[in-house]
Amino acid sequence: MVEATVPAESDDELDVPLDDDPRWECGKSITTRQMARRLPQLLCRSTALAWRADQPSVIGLLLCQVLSGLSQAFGLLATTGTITALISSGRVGQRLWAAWPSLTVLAAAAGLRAVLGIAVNWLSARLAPLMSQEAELMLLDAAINVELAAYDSPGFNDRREAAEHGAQVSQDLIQEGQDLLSATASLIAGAGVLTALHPVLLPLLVLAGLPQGVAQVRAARVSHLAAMRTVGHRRMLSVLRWHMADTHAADQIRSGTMARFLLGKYRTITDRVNAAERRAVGRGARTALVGAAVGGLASSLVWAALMLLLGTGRMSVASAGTAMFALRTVTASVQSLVGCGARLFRTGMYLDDWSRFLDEADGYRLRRGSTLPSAPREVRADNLVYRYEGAERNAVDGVTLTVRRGEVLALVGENGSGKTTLSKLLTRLYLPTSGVVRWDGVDTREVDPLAAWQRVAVVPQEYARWPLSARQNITLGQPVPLGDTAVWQACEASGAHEVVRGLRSGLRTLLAREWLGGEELSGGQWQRIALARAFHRPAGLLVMDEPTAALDPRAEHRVFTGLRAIATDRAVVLVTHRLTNVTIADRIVVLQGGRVVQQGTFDELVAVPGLFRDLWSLQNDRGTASAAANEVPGEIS
Ligand SMILES: Nc1ncnc2c1ncn2[C@@H]1O[C@H](COP(=O)(O)OP(=O)(O)OP(=O)(O)O)[C@@H](O)[C@H]1O
Repeated sequence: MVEATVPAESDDELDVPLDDDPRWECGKSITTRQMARRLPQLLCRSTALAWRADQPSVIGLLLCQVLSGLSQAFGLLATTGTITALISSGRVGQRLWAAWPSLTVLAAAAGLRAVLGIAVNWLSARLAPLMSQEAELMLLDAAINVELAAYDSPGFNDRREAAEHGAQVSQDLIQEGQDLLSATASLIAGAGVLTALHPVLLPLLVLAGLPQGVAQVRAARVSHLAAMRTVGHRRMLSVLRWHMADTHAADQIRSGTMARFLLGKYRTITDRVNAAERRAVGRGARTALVGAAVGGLASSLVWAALMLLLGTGRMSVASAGTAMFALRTVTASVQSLVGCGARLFRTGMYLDDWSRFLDEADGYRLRRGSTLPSAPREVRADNLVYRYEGAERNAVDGVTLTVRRGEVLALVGENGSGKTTLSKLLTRLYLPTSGVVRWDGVDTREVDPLAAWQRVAVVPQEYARWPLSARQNITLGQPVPLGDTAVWQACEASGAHEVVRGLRSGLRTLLAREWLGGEELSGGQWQRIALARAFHRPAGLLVMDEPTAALDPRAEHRVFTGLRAIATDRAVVLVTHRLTNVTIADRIVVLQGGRVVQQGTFDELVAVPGLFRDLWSLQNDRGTASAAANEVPGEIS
């Protein structure tokens, strides 16, 4: 059995009680009034969503609803006609004869409503999944086209997660909208009859429905707030689930004997989420109870009013009989309207998360210039500054440098000195907080981003291992004008040709063992594929961030001896901690705290005191360091 205990340590920010956690303020801020104000916009967006998903079904559903409402109204009128005819004076035969036309209308209306009900179900079942799919695609499109910096914005991922839930529940809108429409139709039909019988009955009945309506809307809001407050925790749970189930960490979980710890942590977070949800459910139930009690009292007032009207002779017995029928219909409609309204309100709040995320993502959407660049001959950075959103200091702080085609520029510095951030600025993945990056004299803000990235090749520190074929892992799904010849050339330069030749189906092999026919590569083999990816791209700027960390010496040697040839028609920026590799660079820029503290050739930099020489000495000091470590204090020879 799994034990629920977590080790005594408590160094976790997730230990903050949910209600006190300022990160979920966005959820707390949605009030019923704000929601009501946003409702028209939300309705427009939902209708547009349904319209985008399947126009014929939307038209069909609306038609069915109108017809269904009409048939309900006719049915009720026919009920009144039937009752009036049946309880009128005269012989039974005469009364039945008088009721006959109303009965026919009643039966026809019931039959029509049954058929329309089936049509509505069929159309809803067609439309609902398409709506969710459309909402999800809109979300993915929004997320994939934002500036990279958006992901560094605090809470962005939580809001995206909440929006995903909104996209999933968007399909509920159909059923809830249908229920609301049919409840409204039967309310209007019943209300017409009731008002005709006595004008005081309808307002009384609507008043009776109000307390329950308010209570249910409040309960829906409480439940939504609980979901919002736990969104970060639930995202953490899904990340933990992925780590625990996926093969990539399976060995580390075992060798690190982490199973118990991870399960305990999972359980702790789940408990916290459940507790928050239980609290919300409790509060919702209490609110509903109060609403039901007040509503029940108000309903008895309506019945009392009916009795009073009957008792004081203001209403005939026949009318009172009809009124009872109409009251039951209208009461059911009001209750159903209140229930659907509350459900719709709750779905609306989730959909609002989706809608708000689309707006937020739109604010971050890649909107830069439209100049179409050619592969840059010169990349120049002037006084570049970059600060991550919410950070207290600049990650890159006033950097000026130039790299030209045919050159290899190395960026060197200790962990966190800003090398990766700077390379992302040079490739325009980030826009500088201040300063400017120019490609051949053109400010990169004016350049079309997608066109520019086609001129860039990047080997990041953590490269994606796409569950695609070897060929697609190298071409990244881009057009391949030179066919496999170019793919193989890139493979030769990175050493990936040896890997691909060893695969069962060569370039066609799926690089994911979990799927049928797939094969798995080693870490170094994957890095060769990642390098081939970059070499294959017809780029003017090649950025390589620790490109050979996982390669064996032979493969690393191949890459660095071939780099000069690769640099003939590219500007190369190399980020590395292996200082022996930077001997190949034409220039080395040394960063510290985001600033350039030294630059020059390898020979120049090792010749002078400074950070580079310190790092170089430390890297060549393994023997001495281990000897020192083994030394026993006091035994210096
Ligand atoms: N997404 C991010 N959000 C906030 N701060 C970040 C982010 N990425 C990096 N930083 C911060 O920016 C600074 C520079 O990081 P960067 O990754 O550029 O350093 P680096 O020199 O490449 O480090 P390393 O040698 O470890 O790869 C660090 O202080 C880091 O904490």
